[in-house]
This record gives sequence, C-alpha cells and structure tokens, in this order.
Amino acid sequence: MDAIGDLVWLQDARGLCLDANPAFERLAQTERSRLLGRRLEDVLDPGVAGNLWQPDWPALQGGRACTHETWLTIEDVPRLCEITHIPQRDSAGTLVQIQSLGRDITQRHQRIEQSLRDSQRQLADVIDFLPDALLAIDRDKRVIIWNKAVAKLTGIPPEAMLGRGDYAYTVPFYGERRPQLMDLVFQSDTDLERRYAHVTREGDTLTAEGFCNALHDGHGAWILARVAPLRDAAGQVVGAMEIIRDITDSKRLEEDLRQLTRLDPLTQLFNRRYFFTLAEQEYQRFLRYHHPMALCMIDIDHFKSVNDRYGHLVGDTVLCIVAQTLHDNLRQVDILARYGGEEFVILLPETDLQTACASTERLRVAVAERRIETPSGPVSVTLSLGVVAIADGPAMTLERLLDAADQMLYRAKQAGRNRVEIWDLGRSMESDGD
Ligand SMILES: Nc1nc2c(ncn2[C@@H]2O[C@H](COP(=O)(O)OP(=O)(O)OP(=O)(O)O)[C@@H](O)[C@H]2O)c(=O)[nH]1
Repeated sequence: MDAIGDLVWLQDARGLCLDANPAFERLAQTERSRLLGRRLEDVLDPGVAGNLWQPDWPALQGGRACTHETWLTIEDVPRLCEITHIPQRDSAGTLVQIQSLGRDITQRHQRIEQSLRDSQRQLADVIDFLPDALLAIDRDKRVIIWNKAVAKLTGIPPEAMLGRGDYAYTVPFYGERRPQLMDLVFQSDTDLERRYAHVTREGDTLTAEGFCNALHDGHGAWILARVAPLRDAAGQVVGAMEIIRDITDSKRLEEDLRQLTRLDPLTQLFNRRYFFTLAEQEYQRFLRYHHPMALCMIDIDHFKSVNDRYGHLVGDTVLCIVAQTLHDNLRQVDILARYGGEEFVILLPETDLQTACASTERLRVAVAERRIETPSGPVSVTLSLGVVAIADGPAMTLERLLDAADQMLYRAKQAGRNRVEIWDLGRSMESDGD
C-alpha cells in the first residue's frame, strides 16, 4: 500500500480515517499520524473532501461500491483521479469500513482528449473536403457545422455562422428566417413539406428539391437537399444535418432539353408532337365542358415557287416570319405549332364560329400584307386556311377534327388560295379573301 502511487485510504462508517498511504499524505499535505482517527473533512481542504467521497456517500451508506472521476490538486499539480469506494459490512450487514482507491488517470484522459481532438480535426477536414454544402444544427437549432462548400454557396464564412440560432442560417438561402427542411427532422409539418418539390422519405432521411430565392446574389437557385437526424450514442435525436447540392445548371439543362423536344428548331413554334400533347389536354376539356373551340390548318400558298425563285434560305426566312406573324396575331391561350413543311396548325380554345372566322381572317390578312425583307428583296406570301369550329358537337377524336380542318384547307386551295374555309360541323361557311 505504501509502494503504490495511487491514493489509498480507509475510513470507518463514521468517516474516521483508519489508514492512508504516502500518496494520500501528499494529497492531504500532512502525515498519516495526523490523519488517523480523525474525520477527513476536519483535516482536508473542504473542496478536496467534497470531491473525494461526498458525492458517493448516500450510495456507500446503502452498501454499494461506487466510482466517480474528479480533479484533485496533488503537490500543486491538477490531476484527474478515478475514485473507487468499496464498502465493507459485517456479518449482520452493517457498514463497518470503506476502502478507497484514487487512481491518477490524467495521462489517460489527456490521451483520450488528444485522440478526440485528432478525430475532430480529421472529421472537419472530411466535412470541408465534401463537394456538397453541409450544415448541421443542434437541438436548440444553433449551427454546429458549416462547411467550406456551404460557405462558398452562400458567401457566409463559418466563423460568421457557427453558433448562431434563431434560423440565422436560412437567411442566405431564403432571405428570411423561416423553418425549413431540417425542421422536419424534429417534427412533421405538412404545410412546410408542401413548400418543397418531390419530397421523398427513406427511413429517417428526407430528400427534396427546392428553390432558394436568395442564393446566387438574389437570382435564386434550385437545390437538392437531403436531411437526416443527428443522434447521440444513446440514439436520441440531438440535432439535424443537411447536405445541399446546387442543381440549377442541371435544372436549366433539363428545361432546355424539354424545350428542345417541344420546339421546332427553325420557327421556334411548338412542334407537331408537342402540339398533340397540348391539344389533347385542351380537347379533353372541351369534351367535358363543351365550351366552343376551333381548329385551323394553314398552308403557305405556292411556297415551292418561293424556294425555287429565291432559294431555300430565303424560304426559311419566309417560314420564320410567317410563324412570327401568326404568333403575334394570336392570344396567349391559342396553341400554335408548325405541323410540318410549310404547314401550321392552331387550336383556339373558347372560340365560337364567329370568333374563329374573325381570328383566322385576321391571320390571313396579316400575312398577306406583310412585306418580308430578304437579301434577295422583299417577298410576300399568302395563306390558305381550313377551319373547323365546334361548340356542342358529338364526341369525335381530335384526329378526325384535324382531318375536317384539312378538308377545309384543301377546299380553300381548290377555291383559289389566299382564303379561309370554315366548317361549322357540317355547314360550310366561306370567307373569301380575294
Ligand atoms: N425553305 C424551306 N422549304 C420547305 C421547308 N419545308 C417544306 N418546304 C418546301 O415547301 C414546299 C411545299 O410545296 P408544295 O407542297 O408543292 O406546295 P406549294 O408550293 O406551297 O403549293 P400549294 O400548297 O399548292 O399552294 C416544297 O418545295 C418544300 O420543299 C423548310 O423547312 N424550308
């Protein structure tokens, strides 16, 4: 007992010292002879006495061995000690004495702290190495992680954000303090969830797309965000983390591709395929509500001779100007598309016979009066238009309606071109432009 460097001492049930080793003498700064038979709190500094056994006293009274860690100053050096008390009872179960051991665990503690610091440093490096923005908040919604990528995305350095609460971290994204996706880790909120597009759940991880109006200097950015809870060793949620990817470029690319698949490359009008997508939706609405509607097929007259006379490039210019003129003379709701070659098609929703007549006649006149400037001099063209107007007619397919409009177009060509032929569900009306 004298040889070991750990603190060793013995007390009776009343707390009187029965024995103590030299290490304990150094802690008590007194000799063993002055300790024996005395209550340790009378000899030791009150702070030391309190740290040594008082936290464990109720458990010791109950006869249970116990251990705790405490800082003690031994010969002016602070030491972290692991104190273990072992109560000893007689055959009747009465507490007779307590054997105590104080082990110096300062070095072990320092090694653990060092390795913790090393791990934290490495974790911070890994977090900063991530190409995606990463942030995390604690239970009080204070920022505890703000990596380099999120600093770059938002323009806010970590030192300006770490430790801040009260939704300060949402300002660089949304321009205001507001609950956001990470809040769904703590509690569900359907209104909040609805603010994001394509929210998916996988276990306790949530993925969503959203538009952050304050990013990119206020121009806004699309983000793909993934949030998950942060848990302690016991599995309790103690915070939330979010990884954010800026998907603005890929969204733009996606939109460009979508437009490419919808638009005719020469005239920039909708192409035939996309016309059918939109027209089918509109036609379904017509079938349900029976609001009047008109369909119009248009063909440029003698277009072959334009190509033959001025060349294909001028022909292309003429096609574009005709497309532009048609577009400029229609309403936003009208669906105009290039049907193919020098043919166009229009679906005019909410349009009765008279309006269809007036609108298509307006188109015919607008194109006929347009002087198209080309490198080979001014060119003018005329249009033939075949129109079918329906109000409450029998259900027929969109294709059959288009056929009917095509028949009217054929009739307009036959009747001399530069004219509109309208079919009012079997009744033919004529608008002669010549
Ligand atoms: N420049 C150019 N010409 C095209 C394009 N698509 C089709 N065409 C031409 O359009 C012309 C259509 O000619 P036709 O179908 O004979 O009819 P048209 O000369 O317009 O005579 P009608 O329709 O009977 O009045 C052809 O010469 C095609 O080559 C295009 O994208 N650019």
